[in-house]
Formats: sequence, structure tokens, C-alpha cells
Amino acid sequence: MVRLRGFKERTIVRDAVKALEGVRFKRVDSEIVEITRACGRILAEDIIAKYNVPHFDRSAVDGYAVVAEDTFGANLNNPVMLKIVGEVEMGEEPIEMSRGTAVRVSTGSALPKGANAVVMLEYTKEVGEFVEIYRPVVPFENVSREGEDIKAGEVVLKAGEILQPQDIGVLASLGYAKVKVLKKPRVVIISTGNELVEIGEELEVGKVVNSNAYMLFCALKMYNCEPSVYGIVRDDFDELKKAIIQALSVGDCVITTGGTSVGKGDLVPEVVKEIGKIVFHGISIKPGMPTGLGVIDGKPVLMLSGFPVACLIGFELIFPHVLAKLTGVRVVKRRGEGVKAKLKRRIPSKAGVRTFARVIYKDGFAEPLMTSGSGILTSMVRANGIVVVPEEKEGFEEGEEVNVVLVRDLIEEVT
Ligand SMILES: Nc1nc2c(c(=O)[nH]1)N[C@H]1C(S)=C(S)[C@@H](COP(=O)(O)OP(=O)(O)OC[C@H]3O[C@@H](n4cnc5c(N)ncnc54)[C@H](O)[C@@H]3O)O[C@H]1N2
Ligand code: MOO
Repeated sequence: MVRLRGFKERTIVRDAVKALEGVRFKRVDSEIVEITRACGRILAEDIIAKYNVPHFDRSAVDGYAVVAEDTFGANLNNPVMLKIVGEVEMGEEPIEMSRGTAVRVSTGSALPKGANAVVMLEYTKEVGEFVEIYRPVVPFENVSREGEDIKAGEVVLKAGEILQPQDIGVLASLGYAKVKVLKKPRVVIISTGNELVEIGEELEVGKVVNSNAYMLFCALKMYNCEPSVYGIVRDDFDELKKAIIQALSVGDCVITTGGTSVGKGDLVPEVVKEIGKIVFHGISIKPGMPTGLGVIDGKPVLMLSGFPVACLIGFELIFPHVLAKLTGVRVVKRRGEGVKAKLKRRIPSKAGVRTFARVIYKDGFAEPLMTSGSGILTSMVRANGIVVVPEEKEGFEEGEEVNVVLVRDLIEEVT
């Protein structure tokens, strides 16, 4: 069959993406927002710790603050007796103590001046004004030391990171109420077609409800964009041109649906060609063949098919690349996804306890972080994944293949 009209050439996906990557788009600006609005947003500044976290030595357990040297040699038969000289309540300033004494402390309370370790409650017994210690501790055992989590001056988060809940926690603990992030890309959705009606309007034969706009609105929200619905535009060259120009004046990107094929009403690519440049139009995919991309004044215009399935498939295929160019950040893998990795070191764990080991995943390898306390939030910022050791296993060996669940999006810088 001779093909007289229509798509002469269709670009294969790889070439379409390559063509897209060769185009320069205007990047979105940054803005300062409250940290409660920053989750999932792209950080636009390096975050430097203004002070140590914790900013004082504190007890990591409930028990008795002691001078570690006093407890040496203590055991069940030969407990060490220490005089209780007071208590540090949570949030209180620490008291002072000397050798031969002990002070009651809780998890998180400040370590008394003069103490250098804490004995867990389980290894002690109060006898009148004294406490019997049944187990020795080494200096700084059960103590979270000042600056153990974050040291003043340290770069804790780098510009370009996609902010995760743990990052927001770290920002708060460092005293940041606001943070500089990239603006959400504003994307204007234009629905084209003489047959379209809005939700609630009368559905005569031949008419179709404009469902694409609402579908794309939802999809754009999921990509952390700021979508807006322009509305329905008739298949008229001048009206389409006016709509696209107006949408571009408020948006960082425009998405059109319908009118991308070769029929007489399919005018969208013609309009884009007149006021800008076509990057590609017609991809070797099914559904979604008539998907196209144009650029007008440095802003992308994504042309999607009117058929809802073709529309969504074209969107999911091309929009992430457009977004990466608009923000300078490409998401390679999303938080919550699993990746296979070889362990760089063994992960120890206790049988019967499901253990969540924090790891740094890179290029097929997972490096477990050497960290103890569940109070060390930066361990969830330095790590990008978690390896779950099930109850029935006692750790994983070095070199073993494990599943890493990502706790942050894996990203790549885009030029
Ligand atoms: N002769 C040819 N005809 C067609 C070709 C071709 O190569 N040669 N390609 C076909 C393919 S593949 C597709 S996909 C469609 C693409 O059509 P358009 O993108 O031009 O879309 P429309 O014709 O405007 O609409 C198609 C269909 O979708 C409905 N629609 C449109 N907008 C919406 C909306 N906002 N919400 C819900 N539904 C919508 C519209 O009513 C039509 O039924 O072309 C083939 N034809
Ligand atoms: O290929 Mo169309 O792209 O049939 O939906």
C-alpha cells in the first residue's frame, strides 16, 4: 500500500529521547518555603550544620550515670555500690557528680558533669540510698556524644537532592524552619477537539467528555508539578495558536491533547511549527504513535494523542525527560523501589529480630553504614537504602546478594 499522507517517518524511542536531550529548556526558578511544604521538592542550596547534633552529651538508655572506672570488675557476685546523689530529668540542666556516686538518668537526658558512662537499669538494683552495679561499662558506653549525629560546619544535604522525610527531620533539628527549593514546574494542559465537552455538560452523540485534562492533572501532581487546566480549545489554527501562546506565558511547559494525527482537524503540530520548532513528531510506539514534542521560546510543548490510553502512555514515556531538563535533576529510581546489590561488608543481626540495616547503594553494591543508635537521623540521610534482615537469619555475609529498598530517589544531574 502506498502511503500518500500521514506520518512518513516515526522516530524510535531512543532517538526521540536523544533529540529531546539536545534541546535547551528554561530551568525553573527557586523559592524559599516552609519545611512542611518542602517534602518531595528539589533542594536548591547546600545545607550546612549550624551547630552540633546532639548539642550535649546525653544518655542513650534509662539507668544510672556513673564514672566508668568505678564499675570495673563489677559482676553479679561482686556488685559495685555507688551512692545515688540525684537525678537528671528530661530537658533539665545536668547536675554535677564525682567518683563513687551515681545519678538516675533517662534516655535522652543530659549526662551529669563528671560522669562518663551510663549503666542500663537492667544491670542495677537500688538499695536504700545506694545502687548496686552488676556489670561494668567502658567510658562513653550508652552515651550519645555531642556532635555524634552531625558536626557543626558539615554539609548535610547537597543542592539537587529530592527532600525525603528524614531530610526534613534533619533540617528541623538543625534549626531550619525554611529552605530554598526549586519551584514546582507549572504545566498548563490544553485539550483540543470540536467534540469535547466539560464534565456535566450535555453529552450528545459525537461528543466526548474532556477526561484527558483531569487524568493528566493527577499524573502531573504525582510528579510534584503545579498543573493547571486551560480548558477546551476548538480545532481552529488561530484559536489554538492563541491558547498555546497564552499558556506559555504562565507555564514552564505546555501539554496539549488531541489533534496530533494527520486528519484535517489535527492542527497542533502545525501551530507549534509556526511559532517554534518541532523536536520530534511521531514515535514508533503503540499506543501513542502521534506523540510529539516542540519547543517555543525555550519552553517545551508536549503534544499527546487524544485517545486516553495513547495520551497517558505518551505522557509517562516522555514527560520524565522533559521534567529532568526543566529541573536539572533526573530521577533514575524512585524511593520505595527495590534494587539488587552485592554486600560490601557483612551485616550482623540478632536471630528473632527483624533488622533494618542502613546502606549506601551505588553501582550494584551496598555498603552497610557503621551506626548504632536509632537516634542518629543522619544515618537515614547518608544512607539511600535499607536491607531488611529477616527474623530467621543472623545477618548477611559479605558478597551476598541482597535486596535494597531505596529510602530516597536515586538521582542524576542533567546538563
Ligand atoms: N489516517 C490516520 N488516522 C489516524 C492515524 C494515522 O496515522 N492515520 N493515527 C491514529 C492513532 S495511532 C491515534 S493514537 C489517533 C490520534 O489522534 P489525535 O491525537 O489526533 O486525537 P483526536 O483525533 O483529536 O482524538 C482521538 C480520540 O480521542 C478522543 N479525545 C480527544 N481529546 C480527548 C480528551 N481531552 N478527553 C477524552 N477523549 C479525548 C477523541 O474524541 C477521539 O475519539 O489517531 C488515529 N488516526
Ligand atoms: O497508536 Mo495510537 O497511538 O493507536 O493509540
